[in-house]
Amino acid sequence: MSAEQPSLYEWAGGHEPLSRMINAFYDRVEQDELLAPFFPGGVPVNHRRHVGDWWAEVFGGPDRYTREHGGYENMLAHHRNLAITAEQRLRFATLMSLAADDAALPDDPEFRAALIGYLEWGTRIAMSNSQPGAEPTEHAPVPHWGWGVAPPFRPGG
Ligand code: HEM
Repeated sequence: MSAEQPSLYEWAGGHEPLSRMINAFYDRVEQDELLAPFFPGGVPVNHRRHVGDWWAEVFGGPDRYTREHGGYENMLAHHRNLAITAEQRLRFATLMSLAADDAALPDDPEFRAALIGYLEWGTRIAMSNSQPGAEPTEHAPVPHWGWGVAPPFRPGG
């Protein structure tokens, strides 16, 4: 962990806790009447792994999604024409927030504010890009998310 400010990935505890959150999230999705229809037959292990790699990279971990899974362009291609509704977006964000608790991710307000900030941002972009006729940014790096306005609370630090 860097002496100055840890990445969100480091603060979360690395890849394993983030994978736990993603798995808990998709377990909930499979039971959800608004989101399960996106994944007929359930959410495959590979999809769970890829999305876990995406979150890890966004939070400052290894750049595996860029190197092995096609980067931003592949993520964008998966969302095109899904026609995500506002209600589905909110449910997605709500289930991920619950999944962060399921997975016992750090629950300090600063970390959770950063996580929810990314979730709100990402789901709104995904919804917009998923509309038929949308003209999203075609090429971009995988985003990197940080602590935002609230740096990590470290007593005495
Ligand atoms: C923070 C917001 C989001 C992130 C980070 C995210 C991330 C991703 C990534 C990385 C993939 C591609 C996985 C792969 O490479 O195999 C993907 C696919 C997918 N996403 Fe999202 N997503 C977000 C929001 C949403 C929302 C709001 C919905 C729907 C309500 C959604 C539905 C889907 C579906 C259905 C696929 C799979 C499509 C297919 O297999 O053809 N995503 N997502």
